[in-house]
Amino acid sequence: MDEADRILNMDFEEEVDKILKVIPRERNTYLYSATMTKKVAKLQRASLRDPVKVEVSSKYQTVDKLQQSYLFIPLKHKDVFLVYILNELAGNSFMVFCSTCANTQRVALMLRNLGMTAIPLHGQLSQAKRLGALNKFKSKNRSILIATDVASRGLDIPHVDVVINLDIPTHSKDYIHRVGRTARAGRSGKAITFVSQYDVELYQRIEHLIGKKLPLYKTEEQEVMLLMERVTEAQRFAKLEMNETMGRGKKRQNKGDDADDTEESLGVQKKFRKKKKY
Ligand SMILES: Nc1ncnc2c1ncn2[C@@H]1O[C@H](COP(=O)(O)OP(=O)(O)OP(=O)(O)O)[C@@H](O)[C@H]1O
Repeated sequence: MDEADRILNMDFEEEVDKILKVIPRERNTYLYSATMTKKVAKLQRASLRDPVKVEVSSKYQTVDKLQQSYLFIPLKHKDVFLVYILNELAGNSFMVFCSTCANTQRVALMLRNLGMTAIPLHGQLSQAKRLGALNKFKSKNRSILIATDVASRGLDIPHVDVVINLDIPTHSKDYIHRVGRTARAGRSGKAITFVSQYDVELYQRIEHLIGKKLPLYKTEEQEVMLLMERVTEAQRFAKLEMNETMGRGKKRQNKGDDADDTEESLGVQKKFRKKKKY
């Protein structure tokens, strides 16, 4: 079981039970994770006999070539700081993590309104669309992947240079997995975590978990604020597009079709751009 601590969570109860029923009782079971659980109740679900534990480290560690930092900003300024950093580090490949499917979609739309090649990946997209998004990012057709924690584990995309935690992970172990999407196999990478006035406790838990105090990511606030007007405009269009897409999604769901994604809602975007002229 890869990412075993996650798979042994009760939200996968049905699937794991189904699999355990059909595989041989006599077997070797290997459990892997960067954040293996110590909870006996969870491990019991894997029906282990004479278990042996092998660990690289007894504490949760991130790799040395990963440059980690944080940004302490008011919640309302998250988007404008994101745009500033994406501009500042342009030319790199980014994974930006959000806490909800809706925010993932919104941020992707906003960035696209600013001319950036962003693509969303979240659990409300069909498997085909998730794979499509992933392939576009993998083939460097898109340089910014905006994702929920559906992309925080297991993805091996060597060219990811920067991981941005736009929304701080609520489970601090997810931090380890998210930032592990960069600086893989000896490469270097950056991880920047946005901390708002509401996230201080969660952030302290992360620092405690990794056993490190991280430096502040330095920004020129005056320069950041110069972007405010453009970002506000892009946010406004993103909101309109979201409303429009949700309306269409509902109509489609009634017809039994898939929910829409950002790529398709570009048509809506064009429509708004046309309207803007009048
Ligand atoms: N011994 C090795 N030498 C060089 N490269 C390696 C070696 N082992 C693995 N790699 C490469 O490192 C990358 C990461 O490997 P892999 O995806 O197996 O890691 P992982 O521990 O499962 O990561 P995670 O669970 O965080 O997704 C892959 O591209 C793989 O080809």
